[in-house]
Amino acid sequence: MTSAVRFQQVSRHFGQVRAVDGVDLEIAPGEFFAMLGPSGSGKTTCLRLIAGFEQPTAGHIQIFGETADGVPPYRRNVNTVFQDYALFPHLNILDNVAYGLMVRGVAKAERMKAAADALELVKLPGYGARRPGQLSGGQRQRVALARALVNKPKVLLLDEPLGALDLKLREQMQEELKSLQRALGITFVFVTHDQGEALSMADRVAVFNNGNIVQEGTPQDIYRRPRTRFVADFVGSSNVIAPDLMAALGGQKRWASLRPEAIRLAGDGIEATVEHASFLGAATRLGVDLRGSRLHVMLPAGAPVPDVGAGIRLAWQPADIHYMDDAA
Ligand SMILES: Nc1ncnc2c1ncn2[C@@H]1O[C@H](COP(=O)(O)OP(=O)(O)OP(=O)(O)O)[C@@H](O)[C@H]1O
Repeated sequence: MTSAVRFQQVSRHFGQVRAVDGVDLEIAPGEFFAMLGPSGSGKTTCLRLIAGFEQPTAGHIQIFGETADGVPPYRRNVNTVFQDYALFPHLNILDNVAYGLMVRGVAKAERMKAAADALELVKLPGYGARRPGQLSGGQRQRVALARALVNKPKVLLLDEPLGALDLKLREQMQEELKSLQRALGITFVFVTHDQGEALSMADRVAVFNNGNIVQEGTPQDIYRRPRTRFVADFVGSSNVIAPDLMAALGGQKRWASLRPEAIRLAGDGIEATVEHASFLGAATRLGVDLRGSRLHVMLPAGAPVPDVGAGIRLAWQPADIHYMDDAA
């Protein structure tokens, strides 16, 4: 099958800065693909390479089987939704949404109809006459989305599109984006540094560090089987256990990860001391000291919560220990 987006050993260096460094990547048609990583890890540069705002210093990019080498952004069938929305303040909403069609010379009646349909799609029918300044942040975000979707792109690029929204609106938009993507069947490539957002929305996640993809897989894979300490630390609230402690606990002398919800309190378990307890609503998270290392334990709602300072005993299934590469 032809990939929607394909990177072959793609690099983008800025002088000494290796923003993207030899990345191989395949994104399937219709996939919701998240690029996740800390600030400066190269995600946005990858997105700009797909959009055509940057050119690779080495390697090749294909979009739906066709080379993107030398192809300008407006001929790529790709649209971008930016974090700051980039709406024109002096144009009303309908004209903002219709802008791309106007530039392409689509007749007025046709582009107004298409813009109205796109506003309907993002649940803003009837807002066409307003200016961007008369909308809330969440509504502006939807307009930015409508403005990209009206061009019927084959690939939609989203650069931290929910970053400016408060938590509740963010969660609501996450669900809406996901259902919209499913309904339209467009390939979405989404950049975020928010682990929860990537894991909850994406079909597949690529974790970036230092201009490279350090792991790629389904959200479940990435969460349950982080390949390296970096991924375990960055992606999850997973416990990272050092080789010496693993050996002392009877395991292999290697770095391992263990999810907080896989640990339970058990009378015959390993001794630890409660140092901290946070009530999270649906669960309680304990910070415990186990032979000098801090681990987190997630207790389900309703389970008895031990006092801070109390001695407890911890147990887990051997299969829940996940060994990782030594590389950080
Ligand atoms: N035009 C440029 N000139 C020089 N360096 C650049 C340029 N664009 C990006 N960089 C550098 O490349 C690296 C990767 O940047 P990039 O924006 O891709 O990271 P990111 O993972 O998207 O980060 P963030 O989450 O902060 O947006 C950074 O070190 C950045 O400073």
